[in-house]
Amino acid sequence: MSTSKQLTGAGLRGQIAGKTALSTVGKTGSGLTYRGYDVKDLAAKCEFEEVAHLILKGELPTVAELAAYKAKLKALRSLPQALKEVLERIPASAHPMDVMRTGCSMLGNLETEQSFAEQQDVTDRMLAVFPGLINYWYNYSHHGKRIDVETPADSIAEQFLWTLHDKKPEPLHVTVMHASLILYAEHEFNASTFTARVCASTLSDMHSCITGAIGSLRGPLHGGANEAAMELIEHMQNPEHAEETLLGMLARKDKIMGFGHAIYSESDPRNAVIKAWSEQLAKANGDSRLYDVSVRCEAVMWREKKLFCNADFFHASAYNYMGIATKLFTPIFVCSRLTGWAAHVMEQRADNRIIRPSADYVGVEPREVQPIANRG
Ligand SMILES: CC(=O)SCCNC(=O)CCNC(=O)[C@H](O)C(C)(C)COP(=O)(O)OP(=O)(O)OC[C@H]1O[C@@H](n2cnc3c(N)ncnc32)[C@H](O)[C@@H]1OP(=O)(O)O
Ligand SMILES: O=C([O-])CC(=O)C(=O)O
Repeated sequence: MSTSKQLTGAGLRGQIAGKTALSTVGKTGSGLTYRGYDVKDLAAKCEFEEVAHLILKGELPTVAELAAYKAKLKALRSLPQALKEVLERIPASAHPMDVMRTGCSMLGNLETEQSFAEQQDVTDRMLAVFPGLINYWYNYSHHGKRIDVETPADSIAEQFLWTLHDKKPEPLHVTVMHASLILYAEHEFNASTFTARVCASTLSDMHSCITGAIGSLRGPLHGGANEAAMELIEHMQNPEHAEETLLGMLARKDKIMGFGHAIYSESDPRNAVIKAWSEQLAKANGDSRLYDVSVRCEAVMWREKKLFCNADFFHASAYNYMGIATKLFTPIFVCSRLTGWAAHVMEQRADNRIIRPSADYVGVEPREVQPIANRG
């Protein structure tokens, strides 16, 4: 693989840990493809369900296949009563990614994958259920409201916004949400996907693989960066304040969330797409503060550190403009990346050997156990 970034050192960087036919990341320093299609092309021309079909089933759907797939997903939205009861017991103070993790695991208890022949169906069920699952908990714990998750929404993008606000969302917001879900859907051997593949390599069930992946995505060095970026920019009053804040943080050697990438060297191709949507949402809202401060952050980080925005940075302002609470940003990532995770689990299962690397031992030399009275 030819990238201009030095892929060596700790964190298994640059090690080939397996094969995939699902995506390429940073092959030319900045590109991203899903099964051969450029992510920018997909985000401009497709709905999320078309891309989910591509990733999970191998090809973009025909008109008839898309209609059938969307109808299937729509029919799978209901939440089992026992799952609702569990969600109602999780406090408002919980981290929504912990809610996703518990919700996914509980679903696995109620609707356990009995054999790998069920892998597409259990994945489709999770795709259909996850937006309603997190928003059922959110509305119940924060507003004391039991929402109806079986909405007339036409897509997963619309379902997320509909169940969040408990009403039909604006068409522009649904369009942006489709693009966002497409951008986040798949990314080769990133930390959460690798977690899912390690779990799959033990021949575990799909819900366990996805539950583990959710735990890995939660961290601020991975999916949690979009929330951390929002917490940063929300305090910036204008571009000058943004510049001053960032220069102070860089002087203190703070990490700036939403910048940099383990694989890309020049730019993250998803940034231009979500940045353009953020600008459009700012105009539609008649309030460009968050967009303007984000643009200044981008310029300062490039000028000072040659660090570029990753997919997460402009997602922060875009989601905020759509009225989405910051704590729900990373769960949206889950609703999308589930496609990539599940496809990787299927790929691992199809050509499996248990993943078990070795370690360099750096501990003490061999020694004898002393009787307890002689120690200390
Ligand atoms: C969807 C996603 O998961 S995208 C990633 C989301 N995560 C973030 O936005 C968190 C902020 N970014 C980071 O922490 C890192 O850039 C990561 C985790 C994404 C990649 O980590 P690495 O591969 O180790 O980064 P890389 O090798 O390019 O780092 C080079 C140097 O730049 C610094 N650097 C990298 N990113 C940042 C940043 N966002 N802010 C400040 N400094 C940074 C590193 O500390 C490192 O400095 P050092 O050599 O003095 O230790
Ligand atoms: O690939 C990575 O390291 C992080 C990731 O998942 C992404 O950028 O979408």
